[in-house]
Amino acid sequence: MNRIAFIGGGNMATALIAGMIRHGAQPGGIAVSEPRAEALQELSREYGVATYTDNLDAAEGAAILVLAVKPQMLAEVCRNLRPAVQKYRPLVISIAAGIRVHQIERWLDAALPVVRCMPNTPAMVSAGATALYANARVSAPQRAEAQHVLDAAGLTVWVPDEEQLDIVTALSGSGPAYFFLLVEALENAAYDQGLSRETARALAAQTAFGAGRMLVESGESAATLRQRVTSPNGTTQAALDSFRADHFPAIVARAVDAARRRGRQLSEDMESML
Ligand SMILES: NC(=O)C1=CN([C@@H]2O[C@H](COP(=O)(O)OP(=O)(O)OC[C@H]3O[C@@H](n4cnc5c(N)ncnc54)[C@H](O)[C@@H]3O)[C@@H](O)[C@H]2O)C=CC1
Ligand SMILES: O=C(O)[C@@H]1CCC=N1
Repeated sequence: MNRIAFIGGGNMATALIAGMIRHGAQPGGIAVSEPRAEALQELSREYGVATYTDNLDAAEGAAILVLAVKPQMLAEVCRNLRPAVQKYRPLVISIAAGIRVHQIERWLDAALPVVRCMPNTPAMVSAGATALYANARVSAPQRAEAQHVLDAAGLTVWVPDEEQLDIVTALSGSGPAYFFLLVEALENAAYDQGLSRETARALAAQTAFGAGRMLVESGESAATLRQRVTSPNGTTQAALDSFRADHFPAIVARAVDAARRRGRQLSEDMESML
């Protein structure tokens, strides 16, 4: 694999680097730049990657540049990277939520191959889900290289239309938080009804893990698996009836739409940045 530089060494960059190393990438071929000294020390100690405080130093000679800073930082970060991208013309991979390819190209002031993707935090345990979108300048080998980086984090899918990445962000990008919220609520409900905190937490987490594994490994739909738990007039039926009476599907649909619209807004908020 060609030299790859991560700009920003936070949660997602660390998850992606961990996945790459687990999948046999050479630490010497990975550079990270990040202003937080303790994060750099951790990345160097844990994974043996080359660390920098200056983004241009990390990007020096990189064939792949992964933009892993917050969306609000991206314009400034790209502008500062101009000398390196114009010299080395790397494949740019952005993981920033919302920010469009044309904005990245404008801020880098270069017509480059750009892959935008949306991973998620389960990448930390190689169980991530990532959708990718490539602009027309991305060659077939570069597409394969981008996919290789994200494959190390878990499942990958390509989407044909950049707009779909906002839906992906609302589904799988933010999605882990929705499941964590449900587990928190389940844990609290069981605790309120008399289980110890420890027992409620362990059972709620293992139930989420078991349900997730069944969904991925059984090849059956969520609806089929749900029906198999639900004995007629049994306990599950009582809970599902209560969820439906409280309009659970509509609650979820509204939340997903709010996340999708926020992705669009993040991009529009940054549109004035030259
Ligand atoms: N956390 C998540 O679940 C997901 C996040 N994303 C996207 O990934 C990107 C990063 O998110 P996280 O890793 O969660 O955030 P984070 O805050 O953990 O990481 C961002 C890192 O960038 C560093 N940074 C700040 N200014 C910088 C600069 N000028 N140059 C270089 N590094 C700088 C920060 O110190 C921080 O460590 C965001 O754009 C987000 O939209 C995408 C998918 C999922
Ligand atoms: O909340 C966010 O904006 C990022 C993008 C997807 C997950 N976390």
